[in-house]
Amino acid sequence: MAGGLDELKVEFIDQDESVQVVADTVGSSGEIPERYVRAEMEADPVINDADGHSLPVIDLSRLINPEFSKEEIAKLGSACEDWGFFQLVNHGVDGGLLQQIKDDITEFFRLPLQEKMAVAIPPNGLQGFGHHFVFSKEQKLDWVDLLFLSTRPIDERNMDFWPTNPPTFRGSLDKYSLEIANVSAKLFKFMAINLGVDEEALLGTFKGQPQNVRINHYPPCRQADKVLGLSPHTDGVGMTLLLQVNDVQGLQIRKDGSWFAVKNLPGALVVNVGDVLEILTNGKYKSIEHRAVINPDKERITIAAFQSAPLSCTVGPLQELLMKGEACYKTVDGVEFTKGYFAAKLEGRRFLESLKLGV
Ligand SMILES: O=C(O)CCC(=O)C(=O)O
Ligand SMILES: [Fe+2]
Repeated sequence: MAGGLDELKVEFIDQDESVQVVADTVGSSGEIPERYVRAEMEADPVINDADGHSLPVIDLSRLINPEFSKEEIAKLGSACEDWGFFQLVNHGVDGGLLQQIKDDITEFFRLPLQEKMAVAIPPNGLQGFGHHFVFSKEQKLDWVDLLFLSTRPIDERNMDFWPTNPPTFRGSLDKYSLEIANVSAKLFKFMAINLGVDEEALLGTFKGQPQNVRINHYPPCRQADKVLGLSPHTDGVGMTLLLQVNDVQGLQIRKDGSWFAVKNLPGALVVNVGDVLEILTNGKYKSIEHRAVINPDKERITIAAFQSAPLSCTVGPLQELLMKGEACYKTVDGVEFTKGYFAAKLEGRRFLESLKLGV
């Protein structure tokens, strides 16, 4: 059996139903089951990103080019401080590979439920097809089915949960995972330069580049304003790189007290700072709350690749950044951090706030 995540037992319970099946039933009856109805959806104002350029756009080809690097690194730093999110363009991931993984994932979710259940998440497990963060039979549920897999390091993969249908799925995820790990290593390096710490400081923390992917399938819902695809949360990782599999929008991020609807530029990856990076940078970079909303007519599919800290590492503010000030967060080990994150019920920034010192 693979190590890493499989050793972490979580207290999720079985949701007992696929949201796709619920969506199909609602489609004919019009009744949304009470467990999916979210009152908060009506109250929250949403700001739209009209042209996709309000959210900072970072160009990886400029980061790499000595002529523009300095300027682009400064932009990257501001994006991580002011927004905690940015769109990454010219990231260099092969277009053919992107198309292949998109096709494979779409095909997987189109399979009959029984076939998807071949890789179902087992009791107290994390990997596989199913749901996360369900703790009780009473709580509200997210309008999403997911496939969660540990992708790196390679020797910690548990292939029992990797779909064999479509037959190209495993190969494309393997290649995609490597490409994303390489992009994130470059970003960590430029972030280190921006922070004024050793170039290897962040890469050292994310040693071995642990990576998990959460592939989200949000079925359409005619009463989309009553349900929520993914509850407000922060990501308990270093950095997340999100690929939109189809061109349906739905990601919203917390900005100055409102929800800001991200307009994903074609071909761009949406990158966000996770809790671990906020802690390492002693709060300089921000891990921002985000959520996913549902489209009334179209399914939406995304792949979030999480670049995590290894369970064996220590999560705390980087010593080099503390020369001038006090640590604002507790230092905890990777296991304690990850267990705490998964126990915190995906409630906004609650877990991260609990690690803050002096508040
Ligand atoms: O699907 C999205 O837009 C957001 C996904 C996400 O935030 C996550 O999987 O953590
Ligand atoms: Fe997320």
